[in-house]
Amino acid sequence: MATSASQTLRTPSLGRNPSLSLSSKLSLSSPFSVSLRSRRCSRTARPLVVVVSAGLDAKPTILVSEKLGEAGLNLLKDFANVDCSYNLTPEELCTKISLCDALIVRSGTKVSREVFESSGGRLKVVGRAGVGIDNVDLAAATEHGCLVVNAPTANTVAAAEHGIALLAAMARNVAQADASVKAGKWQRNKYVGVSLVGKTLAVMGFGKVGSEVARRAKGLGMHVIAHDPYAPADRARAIGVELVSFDEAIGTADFISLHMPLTPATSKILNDETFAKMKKGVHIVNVARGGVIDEDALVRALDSGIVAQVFAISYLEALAAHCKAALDVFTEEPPPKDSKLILHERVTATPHLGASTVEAQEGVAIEIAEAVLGALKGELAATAVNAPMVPAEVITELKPFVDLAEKLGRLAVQLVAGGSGVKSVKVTYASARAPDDLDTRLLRAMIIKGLIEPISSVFVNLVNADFTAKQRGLRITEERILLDGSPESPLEFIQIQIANVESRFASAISESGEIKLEGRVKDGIPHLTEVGSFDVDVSLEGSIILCRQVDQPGMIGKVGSVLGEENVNVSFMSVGRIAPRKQAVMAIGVDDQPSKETLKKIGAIPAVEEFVFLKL
Ligand SMILES: NC(=O)c1ccc[n+]([C@@H]2O[C@H](COP(=O)([O-])OP(=O)(O)OC[C@H]3O[C@@H](n4cnc5c(N)ncnc54)[C@H](O)[C@@H]3O)[C@@H](O)[C@H]2O)c1
Ligand SMILES: O=C(O)[C@H](O)COP(=O)(O)O
Repeated sequence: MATSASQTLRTPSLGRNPSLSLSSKLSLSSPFSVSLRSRRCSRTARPLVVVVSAGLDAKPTILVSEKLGEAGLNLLKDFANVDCSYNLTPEELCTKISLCDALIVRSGTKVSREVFESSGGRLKVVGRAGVGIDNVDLAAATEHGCLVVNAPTANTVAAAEHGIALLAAMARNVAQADASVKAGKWQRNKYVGVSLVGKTLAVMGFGKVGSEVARRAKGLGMHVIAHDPYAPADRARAIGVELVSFDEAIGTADFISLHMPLTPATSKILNDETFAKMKKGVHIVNVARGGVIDEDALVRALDSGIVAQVFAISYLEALAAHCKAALDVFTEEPPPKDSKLILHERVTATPHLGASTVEAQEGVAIEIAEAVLGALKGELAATAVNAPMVPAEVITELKPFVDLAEKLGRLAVQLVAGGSGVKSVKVTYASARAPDDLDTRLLRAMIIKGLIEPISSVFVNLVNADFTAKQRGLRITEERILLDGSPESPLEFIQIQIANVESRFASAISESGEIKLEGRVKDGIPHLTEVGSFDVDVSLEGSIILCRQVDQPGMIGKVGSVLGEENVNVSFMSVGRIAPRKQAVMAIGVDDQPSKETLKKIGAIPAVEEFVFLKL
């Protein structure tokens, strides 16, 4: 803690600029509000998540690249220019995207790195009208500060129902028998099926769709087990499902239904090795993603052992020993026309229809429209895929601290002497809240934004803050100080320390050798309350002059009159000193940027030992 005492002086004669009300200030710099100002607003005015409109009459543009339900489209059209352009080639998408603020896709559009690069920074949100985001290059989105949101709930039931439809159709050869009848045949013996009742179904991936499939399969009298390394056992128990290991699931199941996302860990999770562990005659349903199965290995599994079985056992048993698959999804969509897998007689295939019910598509369209519009309005999306999901009440509570965090970051980096290179920043949060009751991700992102934006052309937001810091070799460590007392306010103060650097203002270096700033929120307004070892108190509303002098009468007046003569409006002044007549640091809040000449005059005042002008 600082050892100095401080005195704060509001300057009634010079006053605060009445045209800058608190609310207008907050709405400009708040990450959560719609900016109605120009897109080319100053750096401090850029919201953390996205910038919306280019003015009252300039709506954002949303490109919808695949068919979306009417209800969702209508919501979008109320707020934005909506360009529905389907079947774009990758090149056409890259060309169009530079004119769009948001893009809405289903699974048929590849949102590649090139798309983000081609957007020239304008694309702020990608909305995936559905669950799977494996067609969106998330790393590239994050690097470009583009938020990705999805619609994770509205098609769950549709996908589960399709899984059950495929399960039953495959067990009873519905598709093959239908084709045979239509071809004028009547093959009752060929299409003898297997029963579902009493059979074991392994649900692989016990999330939203998987658990709905499990519920329905139990209704059909199946014994359901599930494998999901991340699913809570009590949720499975509540449905009457036992969670088992991967090997037990695939080794004991008569039917296997896949419901995990496609990730590096699940890619080709069913392969030659795992097929070899399955029961003869296993039936596989895939309504998840084609890539979770090694499709060549599946063809081999479908073909394997069948002839020997036919001669060794009865005809009906041989039928039951046939491995079968019912697939809604494929590694390549649409699959090649000569695909051995599709053409296989024991494969039932549908063209990625899991989410395609009237009800699901209306629901998904509304869900994604609301998510994209919310994001465009600067709200934090509840279905964000590449940014922290922060509940609305937490955001409201943290708002002034978010502002404080960015401003402390901005001030701190400007105090670093050129060429020092900021590598290590320690942030300390002092709070009476229990650590798990204080979400600091927003604050950290804003500190990073404050630290990086003044010294680069990078646009930092909640999406890309951690990535940008890492990329620049900036290590942020966070520490909590647990205070006694009432946890009414989320935070008492935020402190930033930058180690191993020189400062343009030597007094900002603390006794332990780092640049140190501390800030608090007073009456909803961020204040700078400590610089180095000096206590100060200046509201962070305009810009700041920090000035070290030998404490003596008349200093405030001298500096104030230099600024007054140059028509620079002072909003706040505060002096922190070690002891009377010793060194003191004066913090002066100014509404306008002083000219070089004015700053020189301040530097020329006898007793002023050093000073620095810092922009907020
Ligand atoms: N065919 C379609 O039209 C259609 C429709 C909806 C969803 N889907 C796909 O279905 C899948 C599931 O969707 P959801 O809404 O249930 O998602 P979800 O996130 O609710 O569930 C996925 C589950 O998979 C689990 N999982 C992750 N890795 C796993 C692993 N290695 N082994 C086993 N489980 C693992 C997760 O823990 C999670 O519980 C997604 O791939 C989605 O894209 C397809
Ligand atoms: O992941 C999903 O939500 C489904 O695969 C649906 O995809 P679709 O929107 O392309 O039908």
